Amino acid sequence: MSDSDNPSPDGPPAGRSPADTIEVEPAADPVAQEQAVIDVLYRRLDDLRAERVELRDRYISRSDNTPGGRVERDLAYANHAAAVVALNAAEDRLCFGRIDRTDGESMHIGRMGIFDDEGDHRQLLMDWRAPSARPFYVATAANPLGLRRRRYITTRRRRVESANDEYLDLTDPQALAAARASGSGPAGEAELLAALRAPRTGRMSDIVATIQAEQDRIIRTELAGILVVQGGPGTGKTAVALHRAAYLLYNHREQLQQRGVLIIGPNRTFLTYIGQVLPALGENAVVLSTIGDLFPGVSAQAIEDPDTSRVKGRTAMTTVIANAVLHRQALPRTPIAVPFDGAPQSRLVLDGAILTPARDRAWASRRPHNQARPVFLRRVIDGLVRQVAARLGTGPDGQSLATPDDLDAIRQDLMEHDGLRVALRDLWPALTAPRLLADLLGSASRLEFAAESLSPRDRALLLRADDPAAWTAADVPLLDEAAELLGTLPASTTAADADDRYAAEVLDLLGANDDLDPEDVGLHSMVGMVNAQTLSRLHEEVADWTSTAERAAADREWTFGHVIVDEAQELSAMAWRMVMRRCPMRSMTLVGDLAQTSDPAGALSWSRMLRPYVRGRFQVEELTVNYRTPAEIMTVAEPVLMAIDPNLTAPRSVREAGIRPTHRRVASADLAAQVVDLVREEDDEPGTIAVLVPRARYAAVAEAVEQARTGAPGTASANAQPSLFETIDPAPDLRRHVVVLTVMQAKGLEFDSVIVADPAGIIAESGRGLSDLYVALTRTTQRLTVVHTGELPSVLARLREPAA
Ligand SMILES: Nc1ncnc2c1ncn2[C@@H]1O[C@H](COP(=O)(O)OP(=O)(O)OP(=O)(O)O)[C@@H](O)[C@H]1O
Repeated sequence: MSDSDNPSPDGPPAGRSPADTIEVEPAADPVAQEQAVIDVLYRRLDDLRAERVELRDRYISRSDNTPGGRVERDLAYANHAAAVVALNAAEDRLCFGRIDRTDGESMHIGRMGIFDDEGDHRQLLMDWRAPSARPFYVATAANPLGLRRRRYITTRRRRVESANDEYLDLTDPQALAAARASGSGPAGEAELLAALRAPRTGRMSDIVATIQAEQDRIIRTELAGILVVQGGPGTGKTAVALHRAAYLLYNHREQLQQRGVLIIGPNRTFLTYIGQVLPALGENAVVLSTIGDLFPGVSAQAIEDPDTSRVKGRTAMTTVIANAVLHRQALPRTPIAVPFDGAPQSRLVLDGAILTPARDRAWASRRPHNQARPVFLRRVIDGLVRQVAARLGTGPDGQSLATPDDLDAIRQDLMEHDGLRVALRDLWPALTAPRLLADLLGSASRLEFAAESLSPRDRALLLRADDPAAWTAADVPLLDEAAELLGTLPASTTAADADDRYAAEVLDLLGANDDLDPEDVGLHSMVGMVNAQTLSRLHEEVADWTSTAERAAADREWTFGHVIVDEAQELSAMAWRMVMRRCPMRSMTLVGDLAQTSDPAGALSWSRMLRPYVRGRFQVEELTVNYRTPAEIMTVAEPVLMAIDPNLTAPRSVREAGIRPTHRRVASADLAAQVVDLVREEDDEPGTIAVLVPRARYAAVAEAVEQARTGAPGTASANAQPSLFETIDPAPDLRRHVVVLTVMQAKGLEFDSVIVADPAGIIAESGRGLSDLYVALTRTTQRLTVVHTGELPSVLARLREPAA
């Protein structure tokens, strides 16, 4: 090898051991050496991009203008455009490492695979996700996996800034000497610490260059099955989940590109925060969603009362929703008479003799409500045809005297009769899920029927007198449950006039065969989950030229190749039912921390939550190192964790910040002003500052901070206008230097400095207040200040202890 084993061109670095007897190869400057490689790689990247741009642009206008030609053009265009996006994404830190094997081979590791375009098309750069790149992340001196040396290359734009070596095969005398000479520490420690100490920007970045061995193992776990990643705050669960998505898309491209990967996060702010990681890794076949946005056409923005959330999250709601559907299929207590000239006594009578067998037949079809409706209607019409035909009398054999032509004519008259259509409209109404749920939550009597098994208090919590269609995230799994039982409406039917138009269409369809084998309609069976086979057949027919992500996001029945749930502890039992429907193959990665559960309907045990779906068949991996929160702050947070559950262990911080967390006691009325002072004191520090408050303090603190920062006059008490901050900002801009958030909003996020205002208020505000406080304390990468109005809560006593 021509490479040097001496990392410094200028002589031995500080800490070098005494002179060795073994001769070390003369030095070449590793930075210059790597710069030469990096130059070649970027030239190749530029060429590849230029080729793809040309191909893409060629397809903008090219088509033979036939439908097939247009589809071909759109596909080719999308393909080249995606390649350009991926090549652009590879620009930043294209190459970040190199491995030298004991057999003399060496390879550079980076964001994508790049091959020489000449000669034997040698591989110039290996994608970090390729199996052969794995030793870069996991080889150790104890288990070098065939590596002699690992080199960490840091670049800024296209310039190499450093190239640090770590020697692994210490049985090789020369490597041993070089290792001693370099004084190399644990794998990539300098690069890792530099990444962790860098000021935050309000957007998460990828960690491809510094993935740690315990994280790498999780990222590369096989696709099938459910993998639960449990880990305390800052252990890299989100980072691992996102890199796993990229890894799976790379290694199972065909399967996952078609079906897509769904990533569920706790709120939209969090999704914005993580939103650029996957594109930066060159991956786009991913749908990011909250639970509240997972039902197409509904955007759940209203805030739910925690007690109501708890009720809505319980599986008892499946019965409530099923009962609500049954309620809409209930038959009238007294017969309905519809004036109709040709009938006996000039009226049709819709009574039990006609309606009960019709309903039984519809139920026996085992179709979802909307698909069972034509079955019901057809039987009703059959009964009415017989009722009208009775007027024509019976022969001596007791048989009707009506001829087939008579019967057809009667049927036709019935189908065209407006009065009958109106009467039938409400008997087994065509329903959308939002209609069903809004009607249910808005009516005490409907709830009385459907939620009979709940306590009167829980029923009262469900009743929403104001706007029943102001959806909350807790409603969305209920909508999904309802949609399963209702089935779809015909495509031409809009929600507004669903009843009228559908009734007319159904009457047109009366001749159609309604005796389908129940197996064929298993897709929406009243009980059980989506039938994956049926769905995949359905999906194959879907035109292929829109992106997977777009199609998947718009289709409630879409099933994904893999589903990742972040902050998975927050999902209720009902939410899990919805998520499981999206992934019948049960290929999932669930990351979370049971100690951070805030949602009153959230999980306290992974096995209890998953047992209904996979029994014991899921794998749990644990992450134990906290990359975010400095040791000084974890010392303060630890008693809070102990108070949540003494059996839990806090993750071990990878570093100290060298800054002591502090606290300040203030008068309650001064809290907002004091927070403003604190923010001012830190204003010149780089990075981001977050003020985390209980909901009740949000308006006052957010307004005071905004006023201090912009100089704009407050809008609250001064001029008696309602405050701008009365409602919590649903889309705070995390790229601002200072941001005020509730703890719920701060889930999963991090900041250089965190000011926790009114910790006692945070504890008192929810049944899981200690978990919320634990979340709040662990959001910082550098500094923590706690501002309290009364005594410091006892769980924070360590803030009072003098510096060790
Ligand atoms: N291997 C790594 N290299 C560099 N940075 C890392 C690494 N692992 C984690 N980090 C950083 O540590 C921080 C915490 O990671 P992440 O947000 O994924 O943790 P988490 O376990 O999801 O935390 P929480 O549960 O508190 O939300 C992030 O800034 C992430 O980029």
